[in-house]
Amino acid sequence: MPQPAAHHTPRYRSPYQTSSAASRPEPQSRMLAVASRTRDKSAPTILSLAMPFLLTTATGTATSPRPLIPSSPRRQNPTTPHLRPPPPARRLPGFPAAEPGAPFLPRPPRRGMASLAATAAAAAAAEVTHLTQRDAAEIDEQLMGPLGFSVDQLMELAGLSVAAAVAEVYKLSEEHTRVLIICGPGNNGGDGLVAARHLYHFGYRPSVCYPKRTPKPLYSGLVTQLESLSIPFIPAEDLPHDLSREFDIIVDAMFGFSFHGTPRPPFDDLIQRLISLSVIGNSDKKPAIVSVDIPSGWHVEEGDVDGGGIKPDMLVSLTAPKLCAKKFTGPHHFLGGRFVPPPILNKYGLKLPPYPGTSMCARIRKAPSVDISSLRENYISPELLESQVMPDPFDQFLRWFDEAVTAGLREPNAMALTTVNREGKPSSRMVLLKGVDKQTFVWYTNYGSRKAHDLSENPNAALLFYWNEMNRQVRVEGSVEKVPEEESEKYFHSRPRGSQLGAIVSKQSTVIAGREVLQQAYKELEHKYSDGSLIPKPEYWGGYRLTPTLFEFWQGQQSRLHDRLQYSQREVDGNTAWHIERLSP
Ligand SMILES: NC(=O)C1=CN([C@@H]2O[C@H](COP(=O)(O)OP(=O)(O)OC[C@H]3O[C@@H](n4cnc5c(N)ncnc54)[C@H](OP(=O)(O)O)[C@@H]3O)[C@@H](O)[C@H]2O)[C@H](O)CC1
Ligand SMILES: [K+]
Repeated sequence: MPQPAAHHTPRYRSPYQTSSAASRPEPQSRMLAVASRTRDKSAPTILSLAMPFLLTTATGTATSPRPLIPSSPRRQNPTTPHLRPPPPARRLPGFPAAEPGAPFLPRPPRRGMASLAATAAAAAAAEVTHLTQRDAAEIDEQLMGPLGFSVDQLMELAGLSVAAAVAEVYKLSEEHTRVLIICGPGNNGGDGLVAARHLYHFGYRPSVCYPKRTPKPLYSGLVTQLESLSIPFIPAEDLPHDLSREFDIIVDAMFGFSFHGTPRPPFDDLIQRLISLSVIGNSDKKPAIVSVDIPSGWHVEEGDVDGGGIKPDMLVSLTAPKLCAKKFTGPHHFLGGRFVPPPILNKYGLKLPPYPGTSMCARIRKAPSVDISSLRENYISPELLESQVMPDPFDQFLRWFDEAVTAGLREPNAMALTTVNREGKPSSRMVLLKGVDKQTFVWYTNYGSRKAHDLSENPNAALLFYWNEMNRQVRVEGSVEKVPEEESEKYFHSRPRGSQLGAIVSKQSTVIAGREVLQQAYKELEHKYSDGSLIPKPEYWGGYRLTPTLFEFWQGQQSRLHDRLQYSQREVDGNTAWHIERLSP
């Protein structure tokens, strides 16, 4: 394989290149899936998140630090507009005034709180409001009457929520690509048409079955939009005999809250086909069934009355769950339709889970526990080719980092730092990268912490960035030294005052009697510096910088054929140069 041209950097002699440093173990970190173990399948290992694990080993030689000119750290603005509390709602005729303490206004969670929001949603599940059929219809009328919405707008947002929830649970992969959307004659069907369009743009391959078309411009427009994307429309009678073979996901958008009686043709048959799909043992691989607002055929308030109805894997309730949703026992219950204004929340006393961040959907019930050994993503990513990467690994890192920021990843600067002590015992923890320039990676910490102890005994360390949403991982290995005192001083005073006080309060990694110890000390300091005077940086707090000798850029690919490009240092004509090699996945 032709090797890319080596990139030359000036030679630098390390003060750590001593024989003792050279013999110290050097940590390496990489993400591994936890190996499947022999265990009782009926009692699976429980984990509520797809959790990456770090495996650290100790090997190796010494490394060479370079002088640091850190760039200004990328700071997250803690006061982004969506964090502000919503302004008080204007009072509209026929609606009560917004009460200051109105329960469960869907306030946006603070930044960095997405996972907490999920937990809050779970806690709130028991208290979520369920609407009667009449209230659901009435709310719809009010939204489209005095509250100024059009049906097109609400349908667009509803359909987007459905597509977002589908993409969140059934992440785009080889196993989850082909979606059949079955649309009914009313607005529930319209939500399905909108969801089909968004799913197409998310990268899925939707097909639509829309047997009773509504001759209104809104619907014919949605159909035209789908036709322009060459999304196939399949007549009900032409649907493949075995839906399991042809589709990974089926979206049931047949009936919503206006359903009554028993289903009439052709929907009776279509519902029956979905019911037979749910029968256990019917097929090795069954498509996931996602119901929009109501599982079609269920009584809007009583649910699956005789127990013979469809059993969706996922329900996306719109505006608020309807009473029938209390009977939904599938693993994924979401709320969508992020458009409900305070007048409606107050008038109906709606208790709803908050939407995390900018998401269009919120989980209502806790995510199901996961069998760790079954966690397996089949990654679909652009290829990472030698001819496309930057010759300098710092440039390549900054390029990926910018892409992670642009993609809206939460804390892309979070990295696992692995250190190894004198005895060769490794330890890992997450820290936040605070600066990166052409030569070093910088972070700040307590010089009394375990990592600091390890580093005082052994300067070799490994950093690991894992950007799950982008199927990317970056490993960096090298040697660590403290940043100059004045740099730590400068950074310390750039932090929020609360963080400065926190740094003084915490004697990191020491055993304490309880949380109150910290709170008490914090309170006292808060009082002491309440006049706004300068908070002195404690001498046991400061920065470290790692000078890399090795980078590895990992891009997940289909069938485990991942891309791994390693940059290591070589001597070329008396200069140190970065050498790029492809590693087998
Ligand atoms: N505010 C919101 O929450 C929004 C929700 N949206 C979605 O809209 C639906 C409700 O839409 P609606 O048009 O009122 O009703 P449906 O989609 O449920 O269906 C009505 C049509 O279905 C026919 N129908 C009713 N029962 C049967 C049956 N047993 N067999 C066959 N057909 C049936 C009905 O015909 P009728 O002749 O009986 O009147 C209608 O043609 C809601 O659930 C959400 O999904 C909006 O998109 C956004 C705002
Ligand atoms: K439905």
